[in-house]
Amino acid sequence: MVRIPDMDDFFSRRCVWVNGPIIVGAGPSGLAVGACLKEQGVPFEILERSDCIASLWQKRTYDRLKLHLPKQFCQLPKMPFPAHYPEYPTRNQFIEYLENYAKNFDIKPRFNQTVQSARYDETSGLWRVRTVGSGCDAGNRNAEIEYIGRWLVVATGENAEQVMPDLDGLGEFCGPVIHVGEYKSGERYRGKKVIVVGCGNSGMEVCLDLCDNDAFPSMVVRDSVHVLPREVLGKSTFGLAVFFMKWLPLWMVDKIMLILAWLVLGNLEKLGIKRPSMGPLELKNVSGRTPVLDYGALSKIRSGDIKVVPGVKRFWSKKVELVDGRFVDIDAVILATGYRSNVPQWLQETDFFTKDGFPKGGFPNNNWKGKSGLYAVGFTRRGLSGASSDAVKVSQDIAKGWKEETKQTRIGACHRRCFSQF
Ligand SMILES: Cc1cc2nc3c(=O)[nH]c(=O)nc-3n(C[C@H](O)[C@H](O)[C@H](O)COP(=O)(O)OP(=O)(O)OC[C@H]3O[C@@H](n4cnc5c(N)ncnc54)[C@H](O)[C@@H]3O)c2cc1C
Ligand SMILES: NC(=O)C1=CN([C@@H]2O[C@H](COP(=O)(O)OP(=O)(O)OC[C@H]3O[C@@H](n4cnc5c(N)ncnc54)[C@H](OP(=O)(O)O)[C@@H]3O)[C@@H](O)[C@H]2O)C=CC1
Ligand SMILES: O=C(O)C(=O)Cc1c[nH]c2ccccc12
Repeated sequence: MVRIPDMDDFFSRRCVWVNGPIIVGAGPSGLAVGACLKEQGVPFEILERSDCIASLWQKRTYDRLKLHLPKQFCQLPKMPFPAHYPEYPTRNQFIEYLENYAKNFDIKPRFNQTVQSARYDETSGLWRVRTVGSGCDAGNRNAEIEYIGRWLVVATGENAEQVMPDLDGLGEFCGPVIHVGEYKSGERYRGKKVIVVGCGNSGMEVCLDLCDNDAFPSMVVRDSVHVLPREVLGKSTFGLAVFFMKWLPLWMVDKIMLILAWLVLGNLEKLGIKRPSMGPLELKNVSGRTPVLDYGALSKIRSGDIKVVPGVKRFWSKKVELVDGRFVDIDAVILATGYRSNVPQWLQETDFFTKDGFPKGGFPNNNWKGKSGLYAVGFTRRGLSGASSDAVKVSQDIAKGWKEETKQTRIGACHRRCFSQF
């Protein structure tokens, strides 16, 4: 028998028509669009590769994590955090909030559906989104489904994949190597010398956690980093920045932030931490690099419990060679080297998204809507508040289009019924 690959494909893949938007990702962004669409009466499907909502928060964050911005900057549209939650909710509280959010708006994503490709079919004017079944469900694993619909919402996030840099000699290193996304707590590192590569919010807090578990962390600061106090005189630094931004230009707010940081934290150069020449908020806007909001790591650096080391030259079986020529003995490596978007891996489109998987246009007006029913939520480099703002705009726009189309379909159906009577 001659097998025609295309025909095989045709018969083995199930097709599902979605009467409304297809949303990829059931993190805070996907849930927020879902909730706003529910309120407008627009049906949708959410496709999620994992077996739960908010998989980043449930599966790839460490135990001691808390939101580092006050709760009013992290809540999703249409449902505030419970009043009894603290100013900085814990990871578990945030997950509980998201679970209740999904329940409250009756959002039921299709789990274990990894989107492998999505393309716009010019002829039909429809998006064709292909998934493959993942997870432990033997019946579903590897099963392919094609979802077809008029709108596509990309909500896979800025942190979809872990960045694993290709570090010289790392393969020869004898001890455990993990990305911070797999780190839960410092318990298994008790008494061990650990090198933490990266000094963002993750790297800093993991070093602190290692200290609290009697491990000996060295943190790699290969370049420069902005560290700000999380609070100034009991007020959130981020909250102060948002407040000042209402009246002052960004560069001036940045200057204020740096003066406050200097007053509270002192000069960090002595600790081996250089500041970038661009201000913290401008740098966040331009490059996405988030300033570190200090939560105790700096005092451990001052006390010498966390050692700051320069870039890594190469790894050896039991030690690391630094760019300044020093060798440091180590038992374990934690890569706190950040995350990246995975959109270019699956979305066959280059007009709206860059090759780094971010929308080309800038926040707040040009980052959420592409052509032909394509939308993005959660790529603003402004955390959860940016995702919420996108979700409101995207759902309103889709609802307008959906209502228009269903009205036309109803008129069409009515015409057909009327004519069929003759
Ligand atoms: C450790 C950490 C702490 C943070 N803390 C804060 C904070 O305190 N405040 C703040 O404002 N922001 C914070 N952020 C920023 C963070 O981006 C948001 O909190 C939030 O998770 C973003 O939501 P999202 O839905 O856009 O992305 P995600 O939460 O990453 O959700 C995306 C979902 O898409 C799914 N997905 C990805 N690819 C596919 C695919 N191909 N097919 C199907 N599904 C797919 C993923 O499994 C995931 O469930 C933090 C980020 C990290 C990493
Ligand atoms: N709620 C909270 O408390 C927390 C929030 N977060 C958020 O999660 C997001 C991700 O944070 P995080 O995981 O820290 O990632 P980041 O992208 O913020 O930081 C990555 C770090 O790794 C460094 N790095 C990357 N590659 C290398 C390399 N090859 N050699 C040496 N260093 C390297 C970067 O240095 P360089 O800058 O030089 O490129 C940077 O210091 C951020 O938005 C952050 O704010 C994270 C943890 C806690
Ligand atoms: O924690 C994050 O990743 C965020 O994106 C939150 C955030 C948005 N804008 C900021 C500016 C300073 C510090 C954190 C953030």
